[in-house]
Amino acid sequence: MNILDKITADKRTEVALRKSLIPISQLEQSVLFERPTVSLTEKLKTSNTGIIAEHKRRSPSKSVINQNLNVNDVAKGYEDAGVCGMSVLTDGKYFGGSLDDLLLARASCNLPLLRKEFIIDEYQLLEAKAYGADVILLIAAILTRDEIKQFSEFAKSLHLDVLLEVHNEEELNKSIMPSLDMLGVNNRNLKTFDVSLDTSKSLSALIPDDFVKVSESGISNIEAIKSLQPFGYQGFLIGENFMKTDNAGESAKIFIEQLKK
Ligand SMILES: O=P(O)(O)OC[C@@H](O)[C@@H](O)c1c[nH]c2ccccc12
Repeated sequence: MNILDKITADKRTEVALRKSLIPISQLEQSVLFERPTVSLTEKLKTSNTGIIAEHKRRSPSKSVINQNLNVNDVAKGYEDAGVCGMSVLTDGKYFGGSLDDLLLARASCNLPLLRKEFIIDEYQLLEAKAYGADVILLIAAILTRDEIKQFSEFAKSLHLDVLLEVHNEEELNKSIMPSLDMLGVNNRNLKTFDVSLDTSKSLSALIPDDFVKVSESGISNIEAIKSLQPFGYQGFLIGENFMKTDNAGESAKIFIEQLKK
């Protein structure tokens, strides 16, 4: 079993337990359920930097990245730095995150927030909304076309933006549909952890222009962004490069200042 299958199998067990613990009616009572969401897609369209900065403590590929930062400070720091949006890993077992991280980020900033999660059930979209997200991630590698359609349409009904993530042509062809807002190309293969920006470059021409293109993972310098922009990318998802430092917000700030020059 590859790691992605393992994560997905564990996620099914986890979601079944969560459902038994907190009924949907309770999620819908969250005050955040009434909150007007902010569109990351629209922000990226008009931004000249396009940085989406991530909160990530650890990952299966790198184990520990940074366990010492506090999510409130990171969210405020990213907002001060002028990022377009923040991604918050909510998976506990493999990434050391939680829905409480999302809630604390929501309490600390007004940025559009992406719930970075392995979504396999509509229930997780209601959780995303109840804990303050504006955007959800759907990973083509773990979903059928019918599931992508069902989950993205349900997300839209909750006024959440949808970022669909692909890693190859087959996943892309399976996924294109009008209920998606952004197409993300993950430069990291989630099955082998190999990283190459060429993945974004080679898939870009196959992504229809009606979607905002986002390049994800392995971006560690300004040159990488400059090399991706000519391929039509307007969003850049960066985690480790900021999170591995003592002050993620400050690192993002310096990065964005350099990018603007
Ligand atoms: O830390 P990096 O290499 O900058 O990557 C960030 C982000 O792209 C990565 O965390 C990610 C992209 N897609 C995912 C899906 C699940 C978990 C994590 C991810």
